[in-house]
Amino acid sequence: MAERRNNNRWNWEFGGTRSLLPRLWLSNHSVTSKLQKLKDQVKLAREDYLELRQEASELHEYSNAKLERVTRYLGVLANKTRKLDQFALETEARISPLINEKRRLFNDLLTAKGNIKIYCRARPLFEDEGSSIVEYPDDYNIRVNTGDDALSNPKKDFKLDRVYGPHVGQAELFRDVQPLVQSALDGYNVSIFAYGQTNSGKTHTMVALFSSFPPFAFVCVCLCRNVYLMYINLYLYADFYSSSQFKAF
Ligand SMILES: Nc1ncnc2c1ncn2[C@@H]1O[C@H](COP(=O)(O)OP(=O)(O)OP(=O)(O)O)[C@@H](O)[C@H]1O
Repeated sequence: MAERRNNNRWNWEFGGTRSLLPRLWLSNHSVTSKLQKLKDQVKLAREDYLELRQEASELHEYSNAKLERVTRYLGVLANKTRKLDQFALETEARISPLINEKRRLFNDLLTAKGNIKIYCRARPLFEDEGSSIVEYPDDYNIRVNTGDDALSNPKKDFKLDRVYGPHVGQAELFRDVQPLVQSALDGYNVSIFAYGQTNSGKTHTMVALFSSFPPFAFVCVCLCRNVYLMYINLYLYADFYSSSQFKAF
């Protein structure tokens, strides 16, 4: 019995060892292969790292070289800019008297063309104003029908520096005023004022003239003292005298 028991025990141990060995061998094998894989990966990572380090060092060298070139180039540019600034200053000093002379001549030209210019503008009639008694034979004459049948020719012609009919817009009007604006910007005194019966379009012409041209809006600022002072003066004057003036017309 005792021998059988021993045999059983041995068998049991032997059986256990027999099943354990392959398992150990298998796990040992998989650990070895995993280790090998890890070693391969580490090797690859190390190669990548070395490659990247090489690239980084090359990039560093490249960027340093570029930076050096750019710095040198900036130095050259700064030098050129200094020279150009100097040249611009010298040129300005040379042409400044010429510009002043040109301004003076331009102003003289305007003065020679006529120191005082009278432009006439007629606005379109409103519906309740009936038919027009005014005709526009050309750009310089306005013909008014006086309605006086006692006269052999009841139509009277008035010659002005320029006549703008109701069809003429702000842009065309401004084109003619522009040289005066230029002269004002050149530093010469210019006055523009509107005169006419109430509701005849003075504000429309004077205010919209400048405000409807954004590039020239600043002109309004330059001229506003002259324009508005004269405008206000004349506005009062026109209101006061409008009836007698229009009778004379
Ligand atoms: N060229 C024009 N084209 C179209 N509408 C115009 C023109 N001129 C004036 N008007 C119109 O006629 C009306 C009267 O114009 P505005 O107010 O400029 O007259 P005014 O002479 O300044 O009048 P007041 O002396 O009473 O101030 C406004 O409604 C304006 O929009």
